[in-house]
Amino acid sequence: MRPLRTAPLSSFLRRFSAHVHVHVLGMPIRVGHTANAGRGVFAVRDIDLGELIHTADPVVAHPSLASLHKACYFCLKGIRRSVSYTESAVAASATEGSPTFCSSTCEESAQVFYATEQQVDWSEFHEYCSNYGVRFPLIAKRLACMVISSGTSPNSLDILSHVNLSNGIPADWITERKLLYKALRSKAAGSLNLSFLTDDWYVGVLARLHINAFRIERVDQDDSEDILAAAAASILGESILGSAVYVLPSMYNHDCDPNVDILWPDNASANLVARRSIKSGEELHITYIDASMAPDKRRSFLEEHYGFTCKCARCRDGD
Ligand SMILES: C[S@@+](CC[C@H](N)C(=O)[O-])C[C@H]1O[C@@H](n2cnc3c(N)ncnc32)[C@H](O)[C@@H]1O
Repeated sequence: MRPLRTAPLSSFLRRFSAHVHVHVLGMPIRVGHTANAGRGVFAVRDIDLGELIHTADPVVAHPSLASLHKACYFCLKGIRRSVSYTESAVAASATEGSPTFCSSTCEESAQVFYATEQQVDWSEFHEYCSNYGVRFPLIAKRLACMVISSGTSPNSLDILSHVNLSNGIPADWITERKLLYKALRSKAAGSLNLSFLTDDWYVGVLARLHINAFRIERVDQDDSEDILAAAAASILGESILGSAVYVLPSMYNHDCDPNVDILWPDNASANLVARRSIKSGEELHITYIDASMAPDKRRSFLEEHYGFTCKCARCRDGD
């Protein structure tokens, strides 16, 4: 995964902010308007079955609290003894409770948030996330640390669509913002610039994470682990390495019979791969949910979590 950089992303975002019809350089896709689902991604040439359409690095990613010693704290690569860059460093950090990195490159790249993060006592904030089983505040925390370290702009997620808040702002979000502010404010030197960390900022971030954050699961394709054990880990949520949010993958709309898969073969860097051959001009879709669920389950999940009623061919046919 490439180190996080702001310049290319911000120029990309500027191009998006006007009316979208953006050909993404070097990729066989463009972002354009759809008839009834806002922006979407379209093929600009025929795409072959199995073709790697593009890769995408996250704007921000965070391991789950349960994965702090199983995933790289920067790139979310699953850590096994064989891939750790220093056995002793990994073992020491696991016992001391500090995060683990898979390589010195990731450790250096992480300074964009870690230099700030390390100065702060996160115990109360992490306890809240752990008690309530919430993952988005962790991403918001990392984003805040990146903003403080000038590693990204406070507006870096503004381009993404957000949940409809017409029924009001969840009280939890205000509590979380206060906890985040309190943790950062309590830093011994007390010198961090937190002027961006308002309720509005936090609510804007959470409203986007709810629609756009991806859950990243460990893929154990090439080792000899028992397949049943891996399936059990998936059901129990133990295979979840963390969450990440991207710009371009967030432009893909949903279909219960998608033509594109989003995969994480190595770390939080995503691969968008054609599930079948796609004609030039066709819209590309991924699935946001487990598409093997029954139609009524898919419908209620999409309505509750994403705020739309799916009208894809499968849903129309009640399949
Ligand atoms: C991750 S965003 C996808 C990009 C989005 N269309 C945009 O303009 O930014 C998810 C949102 O897109 C819309 N969307 C995605 N798939 C849809 C579908 N099958 N039918 C209707 N709306 C959809 C919903 O508003 C959903 O909350």
